[in-house]
Amino acid sequence: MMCINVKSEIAPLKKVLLHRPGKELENLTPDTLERLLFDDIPFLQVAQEEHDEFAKVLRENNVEVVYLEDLVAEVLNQSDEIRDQFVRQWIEEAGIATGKYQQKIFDFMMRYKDDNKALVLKTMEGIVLHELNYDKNDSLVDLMSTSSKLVIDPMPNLYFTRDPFATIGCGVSLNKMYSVTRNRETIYGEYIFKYHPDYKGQVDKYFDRYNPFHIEGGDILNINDKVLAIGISQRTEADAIEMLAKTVFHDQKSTIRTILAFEIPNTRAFMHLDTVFTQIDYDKFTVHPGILGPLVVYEIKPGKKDGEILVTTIESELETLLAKYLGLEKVTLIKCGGEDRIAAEREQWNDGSNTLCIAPGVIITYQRNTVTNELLRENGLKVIEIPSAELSRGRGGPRCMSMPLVREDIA
Ligand SMILES: NC(=[NH2+])NCCC[C@H](N)C(=O)O
Repeated sequence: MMCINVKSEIAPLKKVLLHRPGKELENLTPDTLERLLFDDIPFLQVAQEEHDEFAKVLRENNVEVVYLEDLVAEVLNQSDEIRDQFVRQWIEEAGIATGKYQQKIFDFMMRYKDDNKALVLKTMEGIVLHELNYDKNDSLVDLMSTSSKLVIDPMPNLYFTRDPFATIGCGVSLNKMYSVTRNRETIYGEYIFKYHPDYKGQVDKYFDRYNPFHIEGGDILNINDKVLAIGISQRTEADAIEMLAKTVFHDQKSTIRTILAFEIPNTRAFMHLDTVFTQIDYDKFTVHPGILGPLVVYEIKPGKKDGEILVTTIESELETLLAKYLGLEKVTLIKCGGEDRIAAEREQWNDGSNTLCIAPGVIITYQRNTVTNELLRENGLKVIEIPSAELSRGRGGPRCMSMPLVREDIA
């Protein structure tokens, strides 16, 4: 089996990447919430307990769980040069512009040099000015904005491992993110795919974090080995989808021949396609009723010449369209919140349609979305609930909190 193999949303999940939320959440303050894309400050201890429960449920279902922080530490363990280069890149991308301050922070980080996992966690957590033991006459204080005591911002969204890179077949899209705060998260993926012994030289890259247009993993859905669905959303630009389509179609190893681009409303509640739409069984999907009316879908196919694409607008109901591309007679769309508009909006806000499918018909959901969970059970799904009081404050559910590395192939 390849080190990366994800050709559907539903085939039995074998290996998944998570990040256990850490002290980066404790560096959130009311003033930074909006910029750092949070709506509230989670209670870290409980968020970690909930997240451990998520990992436990995955392991109980025969899924191998690997953590982002461990993979990156394994990369850094390989040589001091890689470690130093990583730390310097992280400092630069955090916006520390002058040589003097770059060196000061580099020296500070070297206190973790004998424990690369601690070093990686510290890069995620960020640095508060008082930690640097600064001298009052030093100009560091001037350099930093007075409104914030953070010298380097935390990366609180890292537990949403779905977004910074996305697995497509046996390759990855290493994403350029929509926001400044999340763009730094893709450094970890860059190092894993460049240097980690399990991945280096083995994974085709379909998109690069240095590309000019943004795209995020929450918008990328593997329908099957031939069809990919991508949201055109707040987070993903049409230009990025074109770039990705050209590299995917050009890649000899990729079997993808169609990309369906779903235009979804550009709002925070619907930030990614997977917040309104996920596949949960061979012929079943959860959807947020809010997207059912105005949805426009484009079909992208390889053009006659290499590097060309052909695009057409598809006018058909979502059900008919999905059935056609899946080669089925019919599919069932299960509405988040059912027919109750308020329940639909409330539960979509708490990621009621952001389910992680770990085998056909077996899904992990947030416990708090009681109306949707009940409906899913009535439709014959096996629903495994996880606690979610704190995790949900980051506006992402079980699908957002996981990046599948290996799934079985669909029979
Ligand atoms: N795949 C997803 N839906 N991810 C949700 C990410 C939530 C995160 N707070 C953000 O705004 O980016």
